Amino acid sequence: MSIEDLESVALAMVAPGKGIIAIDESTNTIKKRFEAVGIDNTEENRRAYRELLLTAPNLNEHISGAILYDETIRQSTKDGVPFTQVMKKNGIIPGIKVDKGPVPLAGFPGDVVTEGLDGLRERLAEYVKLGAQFAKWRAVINISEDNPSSTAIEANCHALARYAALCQEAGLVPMVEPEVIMDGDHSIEVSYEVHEAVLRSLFNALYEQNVMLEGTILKVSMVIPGKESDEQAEVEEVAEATVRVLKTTVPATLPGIVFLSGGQTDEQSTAHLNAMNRMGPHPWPLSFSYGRAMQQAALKLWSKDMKANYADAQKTVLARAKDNGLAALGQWNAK
Ligand SMILES: O=P(O)(O)OC[C@H]1O[C@](O)(COP(=O)(O)O)[C@@H](O)[C@@H]1O
Repeated sequence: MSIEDLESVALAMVAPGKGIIAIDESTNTIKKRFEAVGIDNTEENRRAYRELLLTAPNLNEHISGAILYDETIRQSTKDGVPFTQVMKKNGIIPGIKVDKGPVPLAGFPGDVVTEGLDGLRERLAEYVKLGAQFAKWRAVINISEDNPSSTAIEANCHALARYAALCQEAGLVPMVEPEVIMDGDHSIEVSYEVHEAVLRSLFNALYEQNVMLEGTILKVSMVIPGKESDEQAEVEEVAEATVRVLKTTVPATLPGIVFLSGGQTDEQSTAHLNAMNRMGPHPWPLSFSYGRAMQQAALKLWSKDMKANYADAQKTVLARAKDNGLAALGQWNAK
C-alpha cells in the first residue's frame, strides 16, 4: 500500500464531524465493564454486545471507524455475517488493537511497558486478510512521585514506533496511543509536563524508525489533573493546556489527533473536545476515539433488559456519537 493510500485512510478516520468508537476492550477489561452492570462475561454476551454497537442504525453519520479486539474481528452477527463485512457495508472502517497489554518494567517500580512486538509482522498480515485497515497500540504512562522514569517513557515510545513502522509495512494506518493515566493526586501542571515529555519522545522515536507521519494517527489523553487532586480544572483550562502541549510537540503533517476518554464522564469528555475545537482552527483535526465515554450509558441500559432495551441502547450510542461528532466541530451545546 502506498503512502497516499495510508494517508487517505487516515484522513477518512478523522473526517469532519466524525470520530472513532473504541470497542477493543481485552477480555479482562470487558469483564470489569460487564461485572459493573451485572452481565456475565461469556463469549456470546461479548459477541451480542459488539453486534449491538456495530449495527446501530446510521452509526456512520458520526463514526468513521471502530477498533476491534482479536476475538471480535473473528466474530459475526447472529445471522452469520462477519463483523468486518457489516462494518464495510455500513461505511465504518475496521481497526484492530494489536498490543498485548502493559507489564511491569523491570528495575522501575510503578512503571509499565507495553508488550506485543514479537511475531507482530505475522499477526498484522493476518489482520489485513481479516479486513483491518488501521491498528492501535496503547502505551500506559503512570504518574506518581517517582513515575514516570525517562526510561519508561523511552521504552514505551520505542515500542510504539517499532509497531508503527511494522503497521505501515503491512499496509495498516498505525494509531499510536500514549495514555497518561488520570489516577493520582497530581496537578494539571504535572500532567502537562508528562504529556510534553512523552510526546517529544514519541515523535523522536517515530522519526528514528522512519514512520511516515502522513499515514499515522495520534490517540492521546487530555492534560487534566489527577482524579484525586484537590484542584480540579475548568473545561477551558483543560482545553487550553491540551491544545498547547499538542501544538508544542506534534508536527503539522500528522493527519489527525483523537482523544481517549480515560475515565472522564460522558459530559466532560464531550465538553473538553468541544472547547478545544472552539479554540481552532488547529493544524490537525481534533476528534475522539472514546471507549467508556461512547459506551457506558448504552451498556447500562442494555444490562437492564437485553431484549426490550436493545433498540434504545443503540439509540443511546448514536446520541453519544452525535454529541461527540458535534464537539469535533466545536458545535456542541451543553444541555
Ligand atoms: O486495557 P485494554 O483492555 O487494552 O483497554 C483499554 C481501553 O482504553 C482505550 O484505549 C481508551 O478507552 P477509554 O476511552 O475508555 O479510556 C480503548 O481503546 C481500550 O478499550
